[in-house]
Amino acid sequence: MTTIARALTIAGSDSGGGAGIQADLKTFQELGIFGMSAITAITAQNTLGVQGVYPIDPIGLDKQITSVADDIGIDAVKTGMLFDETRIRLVSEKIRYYRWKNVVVDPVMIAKGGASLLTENSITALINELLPLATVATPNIPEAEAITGRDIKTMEDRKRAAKDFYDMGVKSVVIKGGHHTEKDTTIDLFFDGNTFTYLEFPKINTKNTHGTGCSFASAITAELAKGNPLSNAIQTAKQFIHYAIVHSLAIGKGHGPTHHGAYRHFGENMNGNREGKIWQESMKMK
Ligand SMILES: Nc1ncnc2c1ncn2[C@@H]1O[C@H](COP(=O)(O)OP(=O)(O)O)[C@@H](O)[C@H]1O
Ligand SMILES: Cc1ncc(COP(=O)(O)O)c(N)n1
Repeated sequence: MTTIARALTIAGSDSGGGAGIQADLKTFQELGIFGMSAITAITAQNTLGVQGVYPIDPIGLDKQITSVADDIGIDAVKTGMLFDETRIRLVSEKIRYYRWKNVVVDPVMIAKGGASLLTENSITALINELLPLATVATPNIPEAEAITGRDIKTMEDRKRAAKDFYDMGVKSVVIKGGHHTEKDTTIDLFFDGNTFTYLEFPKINTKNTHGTGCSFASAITAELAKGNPLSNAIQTAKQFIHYAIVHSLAIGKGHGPTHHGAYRHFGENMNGNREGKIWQESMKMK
């Protein structure tokens, strides 16, 4: 008998295959775990943007989660696009009911092309209901700004925002650096309440970054599902997304997707953190 780690993604469907549920399931498969899905909304989407958003009835969302949780079982869960307050509350209730421990919350708000994937009045429910259940939250910089109400320009701002998340009851946070303007590198900042971990990797000059955030969060989820410690899960996810962006796919007329198979195909001979620098600093702030 083969046993396998199982993970559930609760997110939106991206018909273009680069982000959302599709990116999550591809990532789970590549990292060797069994993936399941509960779809919150269907998007008509491609590399040029989002052409339509069609939310799934909350009863249908509830049933999808119950069906897989009651039968198959879940070692880790990831949330992505949740669309609105009703679905945030429903998903939070399910996480509490099943007492899931490995919970990765990617607080998806806006697609790269600017389309809104979360209604504006949902942030309070996200902060009060869902974020306190997260093992780790993975906001990008605009999402971290919306949640903390802080302008994030410098690394010091980012550290303060990370601490704000912790003070809101979020166990740990990775503030992703893809939107920042460091010239040659991107720095993701991980904070667990005690230590800041910086993951500094070369910036890749490409427009094909559709789905980077979803894939990064689902790679963390896959590693947690296998029982790996959070800091290792984050480092593996960083390597995974790095290779996926290096080998990203120039398909479609706009922002192409990342290559989920790249880590397996090309990352095999890598040697530890060869591609990036990872360092730590214990918490002290001005
Ligand atoms: N051009 C890039 N070069 C290297 N890494 C990138 C690049 N763009 C994004 N990343 C990485 O991809 C992951 C997702 O980041 P980000 O783009 O900030 O999130 P989101 O997709 O949620 O907006 C992070 O690990 C980030 O550092
Ligand atoms: C259904 C869905 N969910 C999430 C994203 C965000 O994608 P990204 O990872 O590029 O921020 C998206 N474009 N579509």
